[in-house]
Amino acid sequence: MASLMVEPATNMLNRWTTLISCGQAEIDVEREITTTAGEIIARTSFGLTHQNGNKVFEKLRAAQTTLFNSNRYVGVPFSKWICPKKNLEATKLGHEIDQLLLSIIHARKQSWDGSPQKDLLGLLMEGSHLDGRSGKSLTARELVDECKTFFFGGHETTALALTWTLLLLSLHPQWQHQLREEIKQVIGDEEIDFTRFAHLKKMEWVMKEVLRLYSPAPNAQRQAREDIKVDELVIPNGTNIWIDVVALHHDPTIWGGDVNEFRPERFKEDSLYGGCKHKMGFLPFGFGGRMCVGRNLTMMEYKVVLTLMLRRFSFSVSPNYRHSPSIMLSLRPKFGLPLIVKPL
Ligand code: HEM
Repeated sequence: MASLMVEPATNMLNRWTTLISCGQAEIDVEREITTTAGEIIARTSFGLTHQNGNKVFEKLRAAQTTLFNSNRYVGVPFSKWICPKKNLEATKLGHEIDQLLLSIIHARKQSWDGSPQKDLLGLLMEGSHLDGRSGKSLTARELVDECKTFFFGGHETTALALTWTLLLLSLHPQWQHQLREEIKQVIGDEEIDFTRFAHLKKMEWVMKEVLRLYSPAPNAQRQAREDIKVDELVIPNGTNIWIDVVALHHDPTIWGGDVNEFRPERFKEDSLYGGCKHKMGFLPFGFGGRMCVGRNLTMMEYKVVLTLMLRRFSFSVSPNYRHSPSIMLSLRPKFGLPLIVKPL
């Protein structure tokens, strides 16, 4: 899978080189990274590239933008009547995407020779062909739904983790320097060797600290399955609960007085909890049985893209940047992230 990530990321960086050599002083890295992460997830999920899947790709992006605008009411009773026009638009796009994905699945089924393509759809289809062994088979409809879940769950979140990382590394050039040194020692200037990724320890601390300070998934949802008593408060059975992950990650009573500081080394000392006093205080990927299934894929993509970026460019904050993290389903920089990007 990792090799599917290198090409889109390299294309993005080549584009940056062209923009810079044409005299562009700053780049909105949020927009750039989101587009690239979309391409990566479309490749890893259903083998789409811009060449063979432009139409699906554009529709997936359009659906995502529409969903941003209408989905802030998720869990609110009768929410689909609050933005009926947007809802209708999202439903229509959803049907169009389904049709396009079904035609891709159909084409794959036609050319099926028993050796799956190395993407999620290929693996799921292989699973479906093991009908007799597993006793379960995914229908084409279920295959489409799985691919869409991965696209929407894995695209924006990973892009935002990388985006907030570039902001924090721009504000803390000493960490930018330290990561570049680590990349030099572990990977060098060679083609990326994924088997060495486990040695990028500082990069992992930085990622976790970024996910703590600017958690792309700012809340997790649960429903009470019985009456729950918390001190004197009773939460009735059936209540929808939004767990405020941003508040948890910024609570000085469990993190200490330096809670708002960027200190990746807190994860050196305690790689799981970053020194948090409460074992449920660090939840960037949720918890329990519904914990994010894409967390390892994200870690891989994060390392691939950040390694490629830091080997070629240095980053500093543009005077045009306006700091305004806002929750639009995920936690995003409201006005994008313009950075001054310089080739090394
Ligand atoms: C930095 C990147 C990511 C973050 C912060 C993130 C965060 C989360 C969170 C908070 C949840 C809910 C967990 C819960 O309710 O306990 C979740 C679920 C999920 N994520 Fe991610 N995610 C990321 C990347 C990805 C990627 C790359 C994929 C797929 C390619 C993915 C696929 C999913 C899926 C399918 C679920 C639903 C799991 C279930 O309900 O069983 N995520 N993620």
